[in-house]
Amino acid sequence: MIAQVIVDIAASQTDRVFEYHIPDDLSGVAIGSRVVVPFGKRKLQGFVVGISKTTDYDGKLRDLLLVTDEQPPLTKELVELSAFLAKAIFAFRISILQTMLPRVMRANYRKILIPLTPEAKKLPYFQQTAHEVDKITDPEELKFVQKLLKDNQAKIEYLVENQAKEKHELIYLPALANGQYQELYEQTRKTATKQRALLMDLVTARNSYPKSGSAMHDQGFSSALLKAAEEKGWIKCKEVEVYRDPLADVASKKPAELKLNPEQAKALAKIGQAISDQQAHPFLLEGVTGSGKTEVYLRAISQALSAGRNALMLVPEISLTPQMVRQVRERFGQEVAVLHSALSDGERYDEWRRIRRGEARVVVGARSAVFAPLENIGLIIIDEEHEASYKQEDNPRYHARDVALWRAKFHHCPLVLGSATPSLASRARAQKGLYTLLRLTERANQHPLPEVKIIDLKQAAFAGGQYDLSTELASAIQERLARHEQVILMLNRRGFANFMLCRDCGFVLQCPNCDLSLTMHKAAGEMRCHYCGHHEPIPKRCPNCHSSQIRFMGTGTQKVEQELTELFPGVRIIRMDVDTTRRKGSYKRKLDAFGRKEADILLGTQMIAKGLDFPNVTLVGVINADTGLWVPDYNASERTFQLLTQVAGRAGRAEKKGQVLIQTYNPEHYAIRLAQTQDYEQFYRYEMRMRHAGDYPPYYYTVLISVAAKNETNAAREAFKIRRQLNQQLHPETIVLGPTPSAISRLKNQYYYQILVKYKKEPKLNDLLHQIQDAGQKVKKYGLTINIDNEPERIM
Ligand SMILES: Nc1ncnc2c1ncn2[C@@H]1O[C@H](COP(=O)(O)OP(=O)(O)OP(=O)(O)O)[C@@H](O)[C@H]1O
Ligand SMILES: [Zn+2]
Ligand SMILES: [Zn+2]
Repeated sequence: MIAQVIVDIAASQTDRVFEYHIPDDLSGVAIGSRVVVPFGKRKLQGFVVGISKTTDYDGKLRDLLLVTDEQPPLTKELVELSAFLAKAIFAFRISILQTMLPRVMRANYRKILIPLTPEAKKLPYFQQTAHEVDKITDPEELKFVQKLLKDNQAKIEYLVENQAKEKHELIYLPALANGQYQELYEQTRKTATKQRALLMDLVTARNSYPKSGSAMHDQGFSSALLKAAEEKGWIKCKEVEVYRDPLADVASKKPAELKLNPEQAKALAKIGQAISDQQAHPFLLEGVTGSGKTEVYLRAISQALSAGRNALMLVPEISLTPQMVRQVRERFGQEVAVLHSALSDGERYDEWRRIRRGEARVVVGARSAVFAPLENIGLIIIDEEHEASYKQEDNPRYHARDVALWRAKFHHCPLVLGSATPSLASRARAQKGLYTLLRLTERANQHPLPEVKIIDLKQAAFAGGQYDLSTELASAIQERLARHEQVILMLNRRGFANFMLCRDCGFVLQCPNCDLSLTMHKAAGEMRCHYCGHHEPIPKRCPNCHSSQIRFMGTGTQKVEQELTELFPGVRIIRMDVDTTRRKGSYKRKLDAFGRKEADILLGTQMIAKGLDFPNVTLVGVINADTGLWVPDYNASERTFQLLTQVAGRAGRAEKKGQVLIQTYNPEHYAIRLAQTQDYEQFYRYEMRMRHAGDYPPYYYTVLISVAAKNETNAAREAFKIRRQLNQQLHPETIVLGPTPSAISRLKNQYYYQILVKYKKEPKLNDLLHQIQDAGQKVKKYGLTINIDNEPERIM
């Protein structure tokens, strides 16, 4: 038998199947197995993606060396998915296979120097520990080693190490029948109190065995006592694997008996029908903030489980929504596994294995959990489906939503995309009937949406010297402090510090061709459009009103925190940004503290906008709504609208009425006006018109091709060559923009040029791009790298 293997080198020359003979003692190998294979004179980790009886290869195939795991880590489904994705997103298949698995399952390679001849073996050099060739830095030593190798005195042994480690624990079980313990108890001296206590425990608490070593110790049974008991044949001791459980502290809870409102009930019925009919149908659940989408998800999961199937639920970077994870765990207990980046490697590996072994039936996780090795899936949910974080920014550049669509088809199960502010792409698909639109138009508990007020910063008076807080926002905060209610303040960090804004008239400098803001390149002294390549000098005065009060936008949470403490002495603030939440678990700790009312104000970046449900929050303030509006991306308005609507939704979720104040220099902008009324549907219609007029998605599909090189001319030349190729082979209606230097045109001393292709129908494009990519790999020796991003979230 022959195994088809994808080996662990991400390069175009090795991005294909290699064949190996399966020796008799490894006949347990299966599709999805992780293996070690010889490759040249090295050894590599690989994955079996196919098994066949015959081969076209004339020579003698080499043998597989090892099958790493008892159970193949990848299911057949995932192997198939990897083939599909590799083609769709221009990634190496090995990169995708590795993305599907926990990081610890990547191999660790070591090159060890081994003496060959008897003389060499006697050398003092080999009397010490093993020498790792790659770690030798001393030039003298290197010379010495090279000579040994040249003279065949030593050789290099290649090791492929499995980094995945299981955690083990001792457990104790009774070895005798109940009656025998009774007898032993009576025979044992009264003074041997510990022994008698153990025997008594074995009689009276027999049902609680097997017990872990730590449980025994907690009961006062020492290791010495247990050892003696084992020797006497009273008990047996076994080493078993234990899971590291990231949610060990969450207790199961009976769900509160909520009666679904009619809209929720209707949505659930539709989804439930698709679960029982095993229909691979996507739903878009568009529900205003606080409309009870979570309850619909949880009940749908329940239905899938009752139907004997499993459920997969994605949430945006989970550590950011601890409240959601808790709820799922409370409802479904031990059947829930979580996967996200804040887990330790060990926890992640264990959760992953519980899923692979079929011990977890509900998986909640962030983006990469879309590859969870869950079988028999009956429902997939993506919460906050509009979130950009569902798209991976570097290779392999997959979008979790597209992967979920593929898996839903494979398993014949519904996919539920939920959001208060769906992505335009999904909403447009619902419009076309590709997805079924389900709407929740009111808050579940009948409380009104909060009242939103816009503060025009061009007219406003400022409370402090920093120009961050208007007097109106400051006095609203003061009121809440006096009433012991809580405040959430958000500082928008998107598009930070690099566009021009006039403080007098609110003008933002934009590209004359693209209606996108220009980005400042200080070093070059230029404002540039990253879409079409337009550039002009950095202005000294406002081009609109000639005021000299222009600013290059940017402010930080620390600065705002300082201003708050000056204005409200004694105020308790919890600050959340990338700096204060870097440590593991600190995000959750801070939120918990805020929930316990240990602070008056939660001040943070967009990371606080989503999913939080704090009943005592009655005021939400947005310090700067504008910054996100002018980032040079076609979806800047969409992102701004989503962010403002989401953050507004954090106010007044319980009994107390909520208020939202949005500070902006652009009160007339439609994204801000419509966020004020929290009217997603109207925003959708308006934004679709804008996209149509500008030939942007979802009216067009997009692909971004970027070329990087150490030498700027080489990058540009290759980019222009690609553009010519595209122009020759694509339809005339297809729009090819660029090449233009990327926003960060130089990164780690590489220059970047990019081309954007916008098309409606180009059946040949995927193949053409694969050709371009392969050709690009051949010129890699000139230091060129070509990256292709299908449906980029950012085109900066
Ligand atoms: N049928 C119901 N009756 C009463 N209360 C409900 C009902 N359904 C949900 N709720 C409550 O309404 C609140 C908001 O629900 P939930 O957090 O699910 O909203 P959501 O739609 O996910 O909001 P967001 O998009 O803002 O995260 C929760 O406290 C939830 O317990
Ligand atoms: Zn432009
Ligand atoms: Zn101006």
